[in-house]
Amino acid sequence: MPRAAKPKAAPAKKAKGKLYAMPEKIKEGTILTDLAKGQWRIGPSIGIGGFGEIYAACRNGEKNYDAVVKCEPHGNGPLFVEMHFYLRNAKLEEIKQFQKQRKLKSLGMPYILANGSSDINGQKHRFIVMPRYGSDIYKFYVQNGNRLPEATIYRLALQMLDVYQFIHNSGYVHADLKAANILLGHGKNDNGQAYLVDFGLASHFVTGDFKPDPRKMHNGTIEYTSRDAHLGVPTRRSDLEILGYNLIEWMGVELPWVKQKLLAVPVKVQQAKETFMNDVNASLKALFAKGVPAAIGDYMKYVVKLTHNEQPDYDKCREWFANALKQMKVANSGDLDFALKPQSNNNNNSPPVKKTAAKRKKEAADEELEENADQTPRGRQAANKAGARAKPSPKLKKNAVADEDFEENVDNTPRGKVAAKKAETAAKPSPKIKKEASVVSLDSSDDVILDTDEEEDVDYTPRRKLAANKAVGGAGDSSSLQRGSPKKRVKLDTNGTPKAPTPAPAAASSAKLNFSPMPSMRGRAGKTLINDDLTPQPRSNKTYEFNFELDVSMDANVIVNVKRKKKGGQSSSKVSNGTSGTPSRTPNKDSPATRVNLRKVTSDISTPNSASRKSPRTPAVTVRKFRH
Ligand SMILES: Nc1ncnc2c1ncn2[C@@H]1O[C@H](COP(=O)(O)OP(=O)(O)OP(=O)(O)O)[C@@H](O)[C@H]1O
Repeated sequence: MPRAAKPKAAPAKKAKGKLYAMPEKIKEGTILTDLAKGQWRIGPSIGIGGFGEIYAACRNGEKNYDAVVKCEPHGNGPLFVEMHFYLRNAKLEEIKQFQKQRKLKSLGMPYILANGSSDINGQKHRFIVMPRYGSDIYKFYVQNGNRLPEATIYRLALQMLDVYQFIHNSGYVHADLKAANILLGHGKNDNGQAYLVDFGLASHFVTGDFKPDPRKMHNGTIEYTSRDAHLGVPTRRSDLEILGYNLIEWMGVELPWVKQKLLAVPVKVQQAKETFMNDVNASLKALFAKGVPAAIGDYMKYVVKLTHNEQPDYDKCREWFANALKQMKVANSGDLDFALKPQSNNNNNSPPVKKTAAKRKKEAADEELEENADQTPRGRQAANKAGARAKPSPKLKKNAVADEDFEENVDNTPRGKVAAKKAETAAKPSPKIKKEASVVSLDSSDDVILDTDEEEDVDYTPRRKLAANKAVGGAGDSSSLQRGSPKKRVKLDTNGTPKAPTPAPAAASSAKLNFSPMPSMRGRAGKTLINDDLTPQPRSNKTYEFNFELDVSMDANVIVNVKRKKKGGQSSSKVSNGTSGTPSRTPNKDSPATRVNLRKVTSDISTPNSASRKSPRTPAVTVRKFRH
């Protein structure tokens, strides 16, 4: 039987201009129970990210709020990814082991204390509990007029390289380093160590070929997104490049793509970075009028030379920064010092740029308004929203919307063209996949049990993906990996070619599966941007009806196994003209033309019925009927 949407008490509040719902507010004093039955008392809210809210918390019965709870609606991908990253790769013993090996007193690698789910105002939320850290260094950067002391920059570089080495050793990249994601330790005794937080974009780095992936293109925070990340390829060198852009900016210079006000158009930023890195020596000289800091120059030149699947030489990189500290006669120990002082060399002690964060935000919003002028109504709407957000809001660095259809952002550089071509090819499903038409909205809304061993084959890529996988039994149809984000729609035409979504006919209220290779961008300066709007514009009014069965797996990715299912001896593939009110052509008048059977696979492996066979990859799925 087809399964309808799991009824929800109330729809999640969708943040304006964002794909992910913002969490319900949790009242101070609320007790959350984690999966191991530990109880956590919620304290005051201490941070709001692009996707979730962070509260101070403590174990019930204790007084000190020395933990934090990060909470997001269950359907949100980033926290799901982050939780799994921590559970799998950041066990306290492993962190300690790494410290021991590398003889480090401390390591800026966070870990998870607990996790669970809770109904908040009738809405299911996921939460993780982590140690509480202190202030983020973005605060100091802004206080100092957009710069940090040079010695502190080198110390931060050393610490972040340690964290990178730890993460990369686990096979993952962080992909979103920025000042707002670097926190000092909590309390007076831990101000010498910075912690890299926010693993919502963590993913396996590639070890094989360099294959651009339109699904992930431009993910990250646009100022610092690496050239590989602009192409959707997670690499270790990418993390190093992201760090490099941050280091340059912390030195008090404006990155060219920031200066040129390109941030609203990811492809232009990408092109500017290509140009910058093509002759990084000259580019740096142009940026640092008083001389390029040697450590930064050596580091960036090294990053440019790395191949996409090469393991970086972390020691070599650290040596440049350690030597720079020695030259400055600054010890790499004690509290990190964020007070700007006159320095003996000229690298970053020129007068601070008198530009406040608010002013910069205003500029970014103005850029968006300019960029979006005279465009589609959607673009104009985005521009208006961006304008509204231009008002100063120091901590709430909300995403502005700068939707850019992939097609509109064609990279015309030779590398861009090749990449786009490759990406297009990579995104195409096998022609064997059959026509389908129902829209399925997937939601990671059930608890995921945290037995990482059971999930050995799971790839926690940054976003959940919808993948039409090899058909399960019977039909024998197969597809190459298809995707979409769980709340996105992806459509295949009759040949299995991705095509733009079409409006669903009102009569065919059944779920609809749309595939599209065209990502749309959301996000804004300073905020993490996730490329997962896969349905920019309806481009055809055709829909195809058929019966099929879906076996959906949910981890960081959603794997959808599509199987065509014959119904009552009738051909499973029926075509309607897709207009509103089109009657069903399915023989059974009581059922809709299109059926979506989703198997939420249980642990009962003894049941021969495929609908209840165990699949280690199927923790949870919700299908919601899509209606226009
Ligand atoms: N463990 C922690 N201790 C103290 N504060 C924290 C902690 N984790 C996060 N914060 C605060 O909350 C803010 C947002 O956290 P985080 O970046 O993890 O959220 P997010 O929703 O993933 O944000 P983003 O939009 O950057 O992806 C941080 O900048 C920081 O100020």
